Amino acid sequence: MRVVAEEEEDMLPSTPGKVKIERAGAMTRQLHRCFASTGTMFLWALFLVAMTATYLSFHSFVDTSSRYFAASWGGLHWERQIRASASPRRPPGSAEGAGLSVLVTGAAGFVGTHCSLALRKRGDGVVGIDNFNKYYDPSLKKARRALLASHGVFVVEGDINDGRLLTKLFDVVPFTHVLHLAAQAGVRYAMENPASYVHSNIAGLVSLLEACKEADPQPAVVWASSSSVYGLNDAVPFSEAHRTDRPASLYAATKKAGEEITHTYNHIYGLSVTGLRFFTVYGPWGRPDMAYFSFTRNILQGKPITVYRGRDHVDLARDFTYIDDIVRGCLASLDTAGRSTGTGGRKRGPAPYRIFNLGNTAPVTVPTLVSILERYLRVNAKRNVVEMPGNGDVPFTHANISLAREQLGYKPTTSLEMGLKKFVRWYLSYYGYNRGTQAFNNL
Ligand SMILES: O=C(O)[C@H]1O[C@H](OP(=O)(O)OP(=O)(O)OC[C@H]2O[C@@H](n3ccc(=O)[nH]c3=O)[C@H](O)[C@@H]2O)[C@H](O)[C@@H](O)[C@H]1O
Repeated sequence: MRVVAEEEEDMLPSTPGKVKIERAGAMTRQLHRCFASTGTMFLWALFLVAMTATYLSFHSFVDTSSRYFAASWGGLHWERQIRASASPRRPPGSAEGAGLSVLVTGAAGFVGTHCSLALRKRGDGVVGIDNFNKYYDPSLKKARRALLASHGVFVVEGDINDGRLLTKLFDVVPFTHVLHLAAQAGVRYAMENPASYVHSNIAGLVSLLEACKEADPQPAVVWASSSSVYGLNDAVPFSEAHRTDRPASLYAATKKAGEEITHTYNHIYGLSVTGLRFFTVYGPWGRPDMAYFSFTRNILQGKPITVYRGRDHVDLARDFTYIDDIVRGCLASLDTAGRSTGTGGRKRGPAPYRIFNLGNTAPVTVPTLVSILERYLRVNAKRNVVEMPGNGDVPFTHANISLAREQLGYKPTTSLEMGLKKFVRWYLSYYGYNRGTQAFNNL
């Protein structure tokens, strides 16, 4: 405090008469300084504006050119690949007609790969799109892409949220059908990463439907809903007429929302829509996050597996459905879809809106699934049985498939025993696990 007081005293003039003159002089000096500093500031400001402008234009140049160079799509060569892949190759005069030209979303996924191959094998044109996200091992997705490429199916690396890419694809090819399988799957992961479900299953779906509605001709859309929409429904077997307004997980809620969203596009724009409620699909090239797959891996590695159990010690059960049966259901849905009626985003008349269960109609408990795997793998599982946590799971699923049988000729033929045998054979050949070779030889 004392120091400040002494400094204040030093600033006071010694005689009062000098004050005005000295003040005037000081003011002039300050004015000079002020003008000088304003000039400098002005120069500095000019310099900064110039620097910012240079930076921004350079940045936008770098951004544009890096986007151009990094883009995984576009260009004449790319368009040629798309057209070749999309061209049907059915023999002329074939009983099945001229062939479809199908855009398969999620083509490097489990169901997407199998459906794309099946379509290609019967002579339809197929173009895939997949974002190769890291929800599970992307190397498996890349291996599936290589398999597709070896059969002449081209998969574009891109996201269904990219409207420009979708528009471009429809500009290049007048797809007759879209098989929409891209989604954020998995019931329990929805608690970890809810936003990814909204991104893919809601925003991505709308982005895709927007492109479909604008396309001329509009394609017919067949897409993957889920058995999980039945949620807390306890009337069995689950029929399409049952309640689906009580989902047990965010995953289920986004699939249910998808059914409502597709309905509006059918109603307003005349898009032909078929929603397929898949029941726990399994098989070769499957999804590593699913129980049958992760159980197999852990059993072979001698690691424990967690088996959930329902209330009152009741085992959980699923209507496990083998991939080949699902593929037949998907292809039959494409073949019977009926045309979209709109053009240029305008509806010309009513278009079909359908929903089907695609299940196996033979639920099996999770402990039984484990026992079958133990037998094929010739290794006893280290079972850790715990009460089902409140994570979105439902205690059981069981499909009524009368509607699909009647309208699609859908008839599942693969028991869980048979399907798991094929899965284990594939798993051991793909991963080449030594300890499993013994089991492989016994299949
Ligand atoms: O039909 C569908 O619509 C869904 O099917 C599939 O879901 P789910 O039927 O839940 O299959 P999945 O995870 O294999 O669990 C199977 C059973 O094992 C139990 N389970 C699971 C994991 C575990 O560690 N322990 C366990 O007991 C578990 O409690 C359950 O009882 C798809 O993943 C989903 O994307 C969606 O398509």
